[in-house]
Amino acid sequence: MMSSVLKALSQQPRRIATGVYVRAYSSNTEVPTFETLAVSVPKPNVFHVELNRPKKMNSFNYNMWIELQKCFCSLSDNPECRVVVISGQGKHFTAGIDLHSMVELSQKANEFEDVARKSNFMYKIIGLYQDGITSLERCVKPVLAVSHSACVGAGVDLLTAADIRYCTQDSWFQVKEVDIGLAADVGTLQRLPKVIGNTSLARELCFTARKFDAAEAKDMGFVSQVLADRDSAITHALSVAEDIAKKSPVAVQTTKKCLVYSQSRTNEEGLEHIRLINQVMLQSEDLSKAAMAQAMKSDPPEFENL
Ligand SMILES: CCC/C=C/C=C/C(=O)SCCNC(=O)CCNC(=O)[C@H](O)C(C)(C)COP(=O)(O)OP(=O)(O)OC[C@H]1O[C@@H](n2cnc3c(N)ncnc32)[C@H](O)[C@@H]1OP(=O)(O)O
Repeated sequence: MMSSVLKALSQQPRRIATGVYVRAYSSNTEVPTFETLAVSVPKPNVFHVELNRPKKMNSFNYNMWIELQKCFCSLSDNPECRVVVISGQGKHFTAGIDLHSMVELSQKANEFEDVARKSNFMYKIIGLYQDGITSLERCVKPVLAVSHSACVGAGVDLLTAADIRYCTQDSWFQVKEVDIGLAADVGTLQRLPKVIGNTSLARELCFTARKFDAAEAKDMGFVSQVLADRDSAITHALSVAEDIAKKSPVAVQTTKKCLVYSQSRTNEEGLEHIRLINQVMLQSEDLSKAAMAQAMKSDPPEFENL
């Protein structure tokens, strides 16, 4: 009796206190902890990262930009993690950059009198913020994003860096940056045209900052699927994540690396890249295990973590 209770408890997704690593799901799964992000392990090898500033509409303050980078870097390195789902707690997915922290930032920059020092400060900050978003793309594990209700400004940057996007029926999106007097600088301008494969529409959305809803997002290919509400969207994303997590991590991670590498390079460069990786990876036990199971029509094999 006691052992089944302990087993059930060990399989509960765990909420995490700030600043320490705790164990979750199984005895050897470690989960990083943050102030602005809640990380849990709801299914084997599937990590769930939630934007966790619901009272501030999950707006991105300085800490959130930094923690995003730390979180995805750590999940990328964590062999227990094979797939990541990211969503937001509370009323909206995110209201974009925290406008109060943006004012504080420009006040800090103004402490420098000289234009070169001021610019150098801003250059470093923009780099840190870019790293927060790009960490989703640099993470070698697939990242599935779930957006609900509002996704504004930096939220769109974040979604474009994810591998797969889902949203709820009540979702709307806005490349809001021009409306607050700036050119988007953390990824939307680079990634959105490629994500939707339509430069005319991408430019329209970026120049006008007009809102687009779930139906339009689906129509333009920004999201793969529209789900009824946040819970069903997260359930769906976790189920897709669970399927991916059962596959060979060698195959899945190499596929992500190759897709990301190839998105801004010629086919020739992309083909050489995968050729160099696969001259090694085709020798992995994963290939023989998976190919044998396919050939024998037997159950899919289990793979070692990578
Ligand atoms: C180097 C820079 C790199 C990055 C650049 C990124 C740029 C961007 O992200 S541009 C976009 C900036 N965001 C916005 O302009 C959004 C502003 N907010 C809204 O439009 C609405 O609040 C929203 C549609 C998100 C939600 O509307 P709702 O009616 O549901 O709630 P509100 O009553 O408006 O807001 C509730 C409280 O949240 C505060 N709040 C909302 N957004 C932000 C924000 N971005 N930053 C800080 N605080 C925010 C809002 O003031 C309310 O607070 P309170 O009055 O204290 O209850």
